[in-house]
Amino acid sequence: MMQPLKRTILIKNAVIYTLNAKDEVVRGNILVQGNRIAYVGEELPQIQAEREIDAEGNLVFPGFSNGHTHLPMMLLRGAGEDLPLMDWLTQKIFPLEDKLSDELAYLGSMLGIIEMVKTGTTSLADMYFFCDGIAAAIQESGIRANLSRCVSGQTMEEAKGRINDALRIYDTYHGAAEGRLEVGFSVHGEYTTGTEVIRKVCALARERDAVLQIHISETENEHEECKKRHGGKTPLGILESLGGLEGRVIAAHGVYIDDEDMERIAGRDVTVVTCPKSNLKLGSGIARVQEMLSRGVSVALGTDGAASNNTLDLMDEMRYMALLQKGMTRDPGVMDIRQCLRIAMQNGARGMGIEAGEIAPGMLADLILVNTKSSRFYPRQNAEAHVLYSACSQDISMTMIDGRIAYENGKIQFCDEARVLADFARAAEKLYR
Ligand SMILES: CSC[C@H]1O[C@@H](n2cnc3c(O)ncnc32)[C@H](O)[C@@H]1O
Ligand SMILES: [Zn+2]
Repeated sequence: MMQPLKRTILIKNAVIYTLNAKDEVVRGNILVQGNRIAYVGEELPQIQAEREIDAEGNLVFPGFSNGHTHLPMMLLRGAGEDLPLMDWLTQKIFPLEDKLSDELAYLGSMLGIIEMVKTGTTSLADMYFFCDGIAAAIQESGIRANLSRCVSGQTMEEAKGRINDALRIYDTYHGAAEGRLEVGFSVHGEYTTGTEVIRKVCALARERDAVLQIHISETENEHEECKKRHGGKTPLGILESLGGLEGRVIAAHGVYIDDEDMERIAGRDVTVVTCPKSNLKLGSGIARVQEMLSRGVSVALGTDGAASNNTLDLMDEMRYMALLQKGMTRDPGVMDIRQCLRIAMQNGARGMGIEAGEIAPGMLADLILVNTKSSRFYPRQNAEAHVLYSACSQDISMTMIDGRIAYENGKIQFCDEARVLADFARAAEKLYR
C-alpha cells in the first residue's frame, strides 16, 4: 500500500466519458491528486485516498465551461422582459447598473456561481465592471474563471478611466486563487466603442497574451450599421484591422457573422461563443453554429447574463443549441451528441487556455458526476443521448473544480447557500427600491 497523499480523491466504478482524442468511454476509476487527474482506467489504484467515492450508477464528464457571462447580472434577472437588445439595455439594464457596487456585484456573483456549480459548470469567462466584487466571489467559491473589466467609450478620454481600471484588475488578480483566476481584457462591442479605444485594448491583451473578449455581431442591426459606418467592414473585419485577431479572442454571440468572417477567423485563436437562449429571448436570431463548425471555426457555449437568459444552466443551453441547429438546417444529422458535449464542456476551456475539458491524466480535475437513477436515463442503452436530450441539471450529483468538491448531493460545499440567498435578497430589495 502506498503512503496516503494530501487531497487525494478516488472515484470508483463510474462510466467515464473522457472526451479525449479517441473519444474513449471507460468503465472504471479516476484518481485525483491535488488539483489534477492522476489516473483514469479500469484498474483500481492501490492507494489510500483521503476520500473514496463509489460512483456506481453515475457518469463522469468534464465540467461545463461557460464561455460568456456577466455574473452580477443575476441581480437583474427579470428586470427587463420582452424587449429587443438596445431597448432592453437602455431602458431597463443601464439605469439599474448605475446603482451597482462591488458589494452588489459580489452577492450577484456568489449566487450566480452557486447556480452554475449546481448545474455542472466548472469554468467561466466573465466580462463586466465592479470586478473586485466578482473576483472576491471567484476566490471564495473555488470556481475557475477568466475575468475582464469591460471597456467601452467612443473616445480615449471617455475610456481612459475604464482602461486604467482594466489594467489595475489585471495587475491585482491575474494568476490569483492558486491560478484559478486569470484576467483578460474586454471591449463591450464595436457599436459602443471607438476604433482607437478598441485598438488600445486589443494591444493591451496581446502584449500580455491575455484573452480579449468582445460582443460581436449579436444583432442584424449591429452588424449592418457597422458595415454602413466602415465602408462594408463587419465588426470582425474592424477587429482584424485593429490587430484584434492576432491574439486569443472570445467573440460572444456571432449571430450575424458572415461567410467571409468565418474564413477570417477559422484556424485562428478565436472562439465564437454561441449563447442561443439569450439570442432567442432578445429576439436577436440564431447563430449559424453548424456552418461555423463545418468551416473550421471553434465554437463554445455561453449563457450570457442571467438578465437575458434567464438561467445559467449550460445543460439546458446545450440542448437548445443542438435542437436549434437541427431545426434551422432541417438536418437532424448535424450536431451529433459528442460534438455538442465538446462545445459545451471542452471548447470554452480551450478558448480560455485552461487545461481541462478532457478526463485524462495530467488534466485539471474539473469534472462532474451525473446520476442516472431517474427515469430520464431509461432505457439504459444510450446514456449520453439522455444527457443531451432528456436529463436535467438536477441529475448532476457532484461538481469538482481544481480537485475540490464544490457541490455534492444537493449541497454547495464552499458557502452557506441560505445565507448568500438571504443577503442577496436584502441587497436586491434596496436595488429595486
Ligand atoms: C460587456 S459587460 C458590460 C455591459 O454589457 C451589457 N450586456 C450584457 N449582455 C449583453 C449583450 O448580450 N449584448 C450587449 N451588451 C450586453 C451589460 O448590461 C453591461 O452594461
Ligand atoms: Zn454578453
